[in-house]
Amino acid sequence: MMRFNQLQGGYQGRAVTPQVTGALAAGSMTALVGANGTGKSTLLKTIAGLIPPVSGSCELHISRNALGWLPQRSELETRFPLTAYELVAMGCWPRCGWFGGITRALRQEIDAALDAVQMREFADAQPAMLSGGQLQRVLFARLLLQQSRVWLLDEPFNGIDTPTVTLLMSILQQQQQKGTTLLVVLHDRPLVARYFTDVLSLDESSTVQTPLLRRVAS
Ligand SMILES: Nc1ncnc2c1ncn2[C@@H]1O[C@H](COP(=O)(O)OP(=O)(O)OP(=O)(O)O)[C@@H](O)[C@H]1O
Repeated sequence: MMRFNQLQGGYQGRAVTPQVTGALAAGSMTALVGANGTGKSTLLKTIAGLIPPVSGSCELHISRNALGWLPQRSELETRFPLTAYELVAMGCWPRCGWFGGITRALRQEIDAALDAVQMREFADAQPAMLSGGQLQRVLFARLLLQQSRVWLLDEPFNGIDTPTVTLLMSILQQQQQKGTTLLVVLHDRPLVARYFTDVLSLDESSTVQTPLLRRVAS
């Protein structure tokens, strides 16, 4: 369960998102939509605890360190001296610590996650050498390793081809079936209509209620 209490995101004390009140049920998958500049990324960063709320609050019921977080691709730094395998392995750190070492069981999990996103053959590639879609698949594999109960994803399918979107959407659906709560910023309305029953739109008004509250009220 994620609960929002008159939550507003913004910068230097100036709100740029509507005020959001309500809750997302555990195991729900919600599309966060709205026109450019309505504050989707800002709201997601506020929920993730990366920027403080301008007003109101948000309860996640998990430690923010344990969040599954995927920023917009433009915000990612890929020029670091790691392989795709090591990038995926970073998803283990909440469980084993930075210096805990990777056990045989974790190696099997990393291989399985790379298989799930069809990237095993690129395990030794540097992230900067991967295409946008390949990098996104590796980042999804890292999310799988994190085993977080809450995933916040900012425009994960921007510039991604249809087969890869289908593959990554199936991972989101499997994750939801395992009870993970997902909030996903999306622009592609046909994709939202096809896969998402819950939609949180920032277009509607200056005060927004989340889908669960709307369903409870109706
Ligand atoms: N670091 C920042 N400092 C001040 N204002 C910002 C900052 N980042 C974004 N903004 C402003 O906040 C508003 C909302 O931006 P945000 O990126 O959250 O919108 P969005 O709905 O995600 O947009 P898009 O669909 O274009 O990605 C915009 O007017 C933007 O200029």
